[in-house]
This record gives sequence, C-alpha cells and structure tokens, in this order.
Amino acid sequence: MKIALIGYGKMGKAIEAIAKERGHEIVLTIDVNNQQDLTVENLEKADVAIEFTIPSSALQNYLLCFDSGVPVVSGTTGWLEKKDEVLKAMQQKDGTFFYASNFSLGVNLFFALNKKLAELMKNRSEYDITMEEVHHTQKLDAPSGTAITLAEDLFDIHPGKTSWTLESPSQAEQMHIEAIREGQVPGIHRIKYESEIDYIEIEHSAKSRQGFALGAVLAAEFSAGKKGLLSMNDLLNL
Ligand SMILES: NC(=O)C1=CN([C@@H]2O[C@H](COP(=O)(O)OP(=O)(O)OC[C@H]3O[C@@H](n4cnc5c(N)ncnc54)[C@H](OP(=O)(O)O)[C@@H]3O)[C@@H](O)[C@H]2O)C=CC1
Ligand SMILES: O=C(O)C1=N[C@H](C(=O)O)C[C@H](O)C1
Repeated sequence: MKIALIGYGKMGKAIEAIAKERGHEIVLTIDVNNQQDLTVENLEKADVAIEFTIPSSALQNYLLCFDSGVPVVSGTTGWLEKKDEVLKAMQQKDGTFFYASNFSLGVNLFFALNKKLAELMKNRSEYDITMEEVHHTQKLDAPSGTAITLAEDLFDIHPGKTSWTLESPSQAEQMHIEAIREGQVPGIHRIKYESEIDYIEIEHSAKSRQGFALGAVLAAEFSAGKKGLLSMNDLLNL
C-alpha cells in the first residue's frame, strides 16, 4: 500500500519501520515542520493515511483525510470531546475512519479480560475498583485513551461505577484513575478490585511501541476498500 504518515514522532517512526518491513511505501510524511504539505492533492497520492499526532491536531487532520477520500487510521488520543463532530463529518463525506485508543493485540485482549472480570464482580459490592496507568513523561493527555476505554467498558457492565476521576473520589460511584508519568514507559494499565479481605488485580504492560505500531499497520491494511467507522473489534473479531 501507499501510506501517508501524519505525525512523525515516536509512533510515526515506529509505524514507518514496520510498514516498510511489510512492503508498503511511505508516499507522504507530515510533521509540524511541513504541515503545509498536508493537502487533499498530496493525500490523494496515498491508499491510506495513518495519523498519530496530538490531541489538538487530530480533528483538522481527520477532516482533510475525509475531504481527500483517503481512509484514515488514527491512534491519537485526547480528542474524544469532538467525537460527534468527527463522526458527522465522516458520514457526510462517506469517509473511512479506523480509530483505536490502543492498537496492540495485547491490550485488546486486556479489554476483553476487563469486561469478563467486570461481569464476575458486578454483584460483589464489597470490592472497590481503582485504575492506574503509567506512561512516559512526554505524554500530553491524562488519563490515557486506553484507560478511558477500560473505564467506559467497565461502567457499561458494573453498576457500582459510573464515572472516573483523577482526583480523590467524592462519591462511591466514581472510580479513581491514577495517571503516573515516569521516564520512557511505553504504557502500563492496571485495574484493581479491593475488599477488606483481599484484592484482585489485572495488568497489561507494553515492552515497547512495536505492538501499537504493528496493530496500526494491520488496521491500515484492513481498511482498504471499506467505508465508515472501523475498530479493533472489526479487525480482531474479539
Ligand atoms: N492508539 C494507540 O495504540 C497509541 C496511541 N498513541 C497516541 O498517539 C499520539 C502520538 O503519540 P506519540 O507518537 O508517542 O507522540 P509524539 O509527540 O512522539 O509524536 C506526535 C508527533 O506529531 C507532531 N504533530 C503535532 N501536530 C501535528 C500536526 N498538526 N500535523 C502533523 N504532525 C503533528 C508532533 O510534533 P510536536 O512534537 O512538535 O508537537 C510530534 O512530532 C498520542 O495522542 C498518543 O496518546 C500512542 C501510542 C499508541
Ligand atoms: O501516549 C502514549 O504513549 C500512549 N497512548 C495511548 C493511550 O493514551 O492510551 C496508548 C498507549 O497506552 C500509549
């Protein structure tokens, strides 16, 4: 495939390496220094765009991709307050938008484990629930997009929690998320169920960005010829 990379930071570089290993061609690379090159004309040279930038840039990048008719695969987090605007534009332009807060197979298995544990624990009110995520010090958003996905999936199943907070909870229904920024940590997520007697904890820890990058390239391959909103559940059939 011909790939346009939008965002050439830690993830853009990791994706470039895996894409080339899989025989794909990078026909456009956009970072902050050449944003003027992100045009419909240039995007049309690609079969797919892979976008990993910053929360404040994602929407404008998606809109340009929808205008170009090129499918966009994005992992950028921290923009979900604009989700309705993105989906409306995608529908209006008959676009293709593959979004995942986390593209790694391991985390998507962890998403499934989170749901199963929430089912098991939903009537065990003696256990309180907290979450922790740990990432590198360059991360701009908190909590992580992965943590928000985990929390929202849990709220859909477990009646004891309905919202999250980074602060100390003021109500029993609030789940505390501890967002820790440390060194160069690629990404750790923990969910703990704790009672007076014991605690149960599940954890996913990324050793590098390889899993995220491979998942994004597989999502780009999967998106070819498809329309609408796509997710890792479509790709992995979990
Ligand atoms: N879904 C997933 O599996 C994963 C998602 N992520 C998410 O992806 C995003 C990027 O992560 P990461 O690569 O580590 O971050 P980086 O900061 O390393 O890379 C982002 C790059 O995008 C550049 N950029 C900013 N605005 C624009 C723009 N308008 N057009 C083009 N480039 C732009 C930044 O430049 P500058 O630094 O000058 O601002 C930077 O070089 C984050 O939101 C992160 O949460 C990360 C890993 C996995
Ligand atoms: O910023 C990162 O690095 C990551 N961000 C994503 C998130 O916000 O969940 C995915 C992964 O945890 C790495």
